[in-house]
Amino acid sequence: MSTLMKNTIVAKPLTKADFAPYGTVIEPYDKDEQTPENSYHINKGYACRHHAIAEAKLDGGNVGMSIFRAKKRDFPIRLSVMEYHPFGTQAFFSMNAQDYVVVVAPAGTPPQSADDLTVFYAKSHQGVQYDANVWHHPLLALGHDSDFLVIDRINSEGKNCYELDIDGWQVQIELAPE
Ligand SMILES: NC(=O)N[C@@H](O)C(=O)O
Ligand code: NI
Repeated sequence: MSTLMKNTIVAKPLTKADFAPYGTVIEPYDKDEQTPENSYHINKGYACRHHAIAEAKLDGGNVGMSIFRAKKRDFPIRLSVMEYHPFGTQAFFSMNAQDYVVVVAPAGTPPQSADDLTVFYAKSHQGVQYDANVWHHPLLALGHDSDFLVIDRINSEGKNCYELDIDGWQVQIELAPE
Protein backbone atom coordinates (compact mmCIF):
# COMPACT_ATOMS: atom_id res chain seq x y z
CA MET A 1 0.00 0.00 0.00
CA SER A 2 1.77 3.17 -1.08
CA THR A 3 1.21 6.09 1.22
CA LEU A 4 0.76 9.01 -1.14
CA MET A 5 2.62 12.11 0.07
CA LYS A 6 0.59 15.30 -0.12
CA ASN A 7 2.53 16.26 -3.25
CA THR A 8 2.22 13.00 -5.15
CA ILE A 9 1.08 12.94 -8.75
CA VAL A 10 -0.05 9.67 -10.33
CA ALA A 11 1.14 9.25 -13.92
CA LYS A 12 -1.67 8.76 -16.43
CA PRO A 13 -1.44 6.88 -19.74
CA LEU A 14 0.03 8.98 -22.56
CA THR A 15 -2.54 9.67 -25.28
CA LYS A 16 -2.37 11.95 -28.33
CA ALA A 17 -5.46 13.87 -27.24
CA ASP A 18 -4.33 14.46 -23.65
CA PHE A 19 -0.81 15.44 -24.74
CA ALA A 20 -1.95 17.76 -27.58
CA PRO A 21 -1.67 20.99 -25.49
CA TYR A 22 2.03 20.22 -24.91
CA GLY A 23 3.17 18.70 -28.21
CA THR A 24 2.88 15.48 -30.18
CA VAL A 25 2.85 11.80 -29.26
CA ILE A 26 4.85 10.09 -31.99
CA GLU A 27 3.32 6.71 -32.75
CA PRO A 28 1.68 5.34 -35.87
CA TYR A 29 -1.63 6.84 -36.96
CA ASP A 30 -4.67 5.03 -35.62
CA LYS A 31 -6.86 3.36 -38.23
CA ASP A 32 -9.34 6.23 -38.07
CA GLU A 33 -6.53 8.81 -38.48
CA GLN A 34 -5.13 7.21 -41.61
CA THR A 35 -5.67 8.85 -45.00
CA PRO A 36 -4.12 8.08 -48.40
CA GLU A 37 -2.01 11.21 -47.88
CA ASN A 38 -0.56 10.27 -44.48
CA SER A 39 -0.31 6.47 -44.60
CA TYR A 40 0.84 4.78 -47.76
CA HIS A 41 2.85 1.77 -48.88
CA ILE A 42 6.44 2.31 -49.97
CA ASN A 43 9.49 0.15 -50.70
CA LYS A 44 7.48 -2.20 -52.96
CA GLY A 45 5.05 -2.86 -50.13
CA TYR A 46 7.67 -3.72 -47.51
CA ALA A 47 6.82 -0.68 -45.45
CA CYS A 48 3.92 1.63 -44.77
CA ARG A 49 5.01 5.24 -44.33
CA HIS A 50 3.12 7.07 -41.57
CA HIS A 51 4.05 10.44 -42.92
CA ALA A 52 4.79 13.63 -40.95
CA ILE A 53 3.42 12.56 -37.57
CA ALA A 54 5.33 15.50 -36.12
CA GLU A 55 7.47 18.30 -37.49
CA ALA A 56 10.57 19.60 -35.72
CA LYS A 57 10.16 23.36 -35.56
CA LEU A 58 13.11 25.69 -35.10
CA ASP A 59 13.80 29.38 -34.89
CA GLY A 60 17.20 29.27 -36.58
CA GLY A 61 19.85 26.62 -36.04
CA ASN A 62 19.68 23.06 -37.34
CA VAL A 63 17.83 19.92 -36.39
CA GLY A 64 20.21 17.69 -34.46
CA MET A 65 20.03 14.04 -33.43
CA SER A 66 21.67 13.19 -30.11
CA ILE A 67 21.62 10.16 -27.82
CA PHE A 68 20.98 10.57 -24.11
CA ARG A 69 22.54 7.66 -22.20
CA ALA A 70 20.00 8.05 -19.40
CA LYS A 71 20.34 6.70 -15.88
CA LYS A 72 17.13 5.08 -14.66
CA ARG A 73 15.18 6.98 -12.02
CA ASP A 74 14.58 5.14 -8.77
CA PHE A 75 11.25 5.30 -6.96
CA PRO A 76 9.92 7.39 -5.47
CA ILE A 77 10.77 9.68 -8.40
CA ARG A 78 11.30 13.13 -6.95
CA LEU A 79 10.88 16.05 -9.39
CA SER A 80 13.71 18.57 -9.30
CA VAL A 81 13.51 21.02 -12.21
CA MET A 82 11.24 22.16 -15.00
CA GLU A 83 12.64 23.72 -18.16
CA TYR A 84 11.66 24.96 -21.60
CA HIS A 85 13.35 25.62 -24.95
CA PRO A 86 12.23 28.82 -26.66
CA PHE A 87 13.89 28.27 -30.03
CA GLY A 88 12.66 24.84 -30.99
CA THR A 89 10.84 21.60 -30.38
CA GLN A 90 12.46 18.64 -28.61
CA ALA A 91 11.60 14.99 -29.28
CA PHE A 92 12.49 11.82 -27.37
CA PHE A 93 12.42 8.17 -28.47
CA SER A 94 13.40 5.17 -26.43
CA MET A 95 16.11 3.17 -28.25
CA ASN A 96 16.02 0.22 -25.84
CA ALA A 97 12.31 -0.45 -25.45
CA GLN A 98 12.23 1.39 -22.14
CA ASP A 99 9.16 3.12 -20.76
CA TYR A 100 9.59 6.60 -19.30
CA VAL A 101 7.71 9.36 -17.52
CA VAL A 102 6.79 12.75 -19.02
CA VAL A 103 6.04 15.75 -16.80
CA VAL A 104 4.72 18.90 -18.46
CA ALA A 105 3.12 22.27 -17.85
CA PRO A 106 1.70 24.68 -20.43
CA ALA A 107 4.02 27.10 -22.25
CA GLY A 108 4.20 30.58 -20.77
CA THR A 109 3.64 31.35 -17.11
CA PRO A 110 6.01 29.24 -15.01
CA PRO A 111 4.26 26.46 -13.04
CA GLN A 112 3.59 27.57 -9.46
CA SER A 113 2.92 24.22 -7.74
CA ALA A 114 2.37 20.51 -8.30
CA ASP A 115 -1.20 21.40 -9.30
CA ASP A 116 0.17 23.01 -12.47
CA LEU A 117 1.97 19.81 -13.57
CA THR A 118 0.61 16.94 -15.66
CA VAL A 119 2.35 13.57 -15.57
CA PHE A 120 2.13 10.92 -18.27
CA TYR A 121 3.38 7.34 -18.37
CA ALA A 122 4.97 6.84 -21.83
CA LYS A 123 5.20 3.33 -23.20
CA SER A 124 8.48 2.51 -24.93
CA HIS A 125 6.88 2.53 -28.40
CA GLN A 126 5.63 6.08 -27.89
CA GLY A 127 7.88 9.02 -28.75
CA VAL A 128 7.08 12.52 -27.56
CA GLN A 129 7.88 15.91 -29.02
CA TYR A 130 7.54 18.97 -26.78
CA ASP A 131 6.44 22.14 -28.55
CA ALA A 132 8.79 25.08 -28.12
CA ASN A 133 8.29 26.91 -24.79
CA VAL A 134 6.43 24.00 -23.19
CA TRP A 135 7.62 23.42 -19.63
CA HIS A 136 8.89 19.87 -19.08
CA HIS A 137 10.98 17.90 -16.61
CA PRO A 138 14.27 16.52 -18.01
CA LEU A 139 14.14 12.92 -19.16
CA LEU A 140 12.81 10.44 -16.57
CA ALA A 141 13.86 6.98 -17.78
CA LEU A 142 12.42 3.94 -16.00
CA GLY A 143 13.57 0.36 -15.52
CA HIS A 144 17.18 0.32 -16.65
CA ASP A 145 19.87 2.78 -17.71
CA SER A 146 19.03 3.16 -21.38
CA ASP A 147 19.50 5.24 -24.50
CA PHE A 148 17.05 7.76 -25.89
CA LEU A 149 17.29 9.39 -29.31
CA VAL A 150 16.74 13.13 -28.92
CA ILE A 151 15.88 15.39 -31.85
CA ASP A 152 16.22 19.08 -31.08
CA ARG A 153 17.85 22.34 -32.15
CA ILE A 154 21.65 22.48 -32.35
CA ASN A 155 24.34 24.88 -33.64
CA SER A 156 22.23 27.70 -32.49
CA GLU A 157 22.64 31.21 -31.22
CA GLY A 158 20.88 32.25 -28.06
CA LYS A 159 20.08 30.52 -24.80
CA ASN A 160 17.74 27.67 -25.58
CA CYS A 161 17.16 26.17 -22.14
CA TYR A 162 15.54 28.02 -19.22
CA GLU A 163 15.16 26.20 -15.90
CA LEU A 164 12.94 26.47 -12.83
CA ASP A 165 14.12 24.67 -9.69
CA ILE A 166 11.18 22.79 -8.16
CA ASP A 167 13.11 20.51 -5.82
CA GLY A 168 11.69 22.37 -2.85
CA TRP A 169 8.14 21.46 -3.92
CA GLN A 170 8.88 17.89 -2.75
CA VAL A 171 6.76 16.44 -5.55
CA GLN A 172 6.98 12.73 -6.22
CA ILE A 173 5.58 10.57 -8.99
CA GLU A 174 3.54 7.42 -8.50
CA LEU A 175 2.76 5.05 -11.38
CA ALA A 176 -0.90 4.08 -11.63
CA PRO A 177 -1.44 0.64 -10.06
CA GLU A 178 -1.39 -2.09 -12.76
N1 LIG B 1 19.22 19.74 -21.40
C1 LIG B 1 19.02 18.76 -22.24
O1 LIG B 1 19.72 18.60 -23.23
N2 LIG B 1 17.98 17.91 -21.97
C2 LIG B 1 16.74 18.46 -21.55
O2 LIG B 1 16.40 19.50 -22.43
C3 LIG B 1 15.67 17.43 -21.50
O3 LIG B 1 14.51 17.77 -21.82
O4 LIG B 1 15.99 16.28 -21.12
NI1 NI C 1 14.35 19.64 -22.64
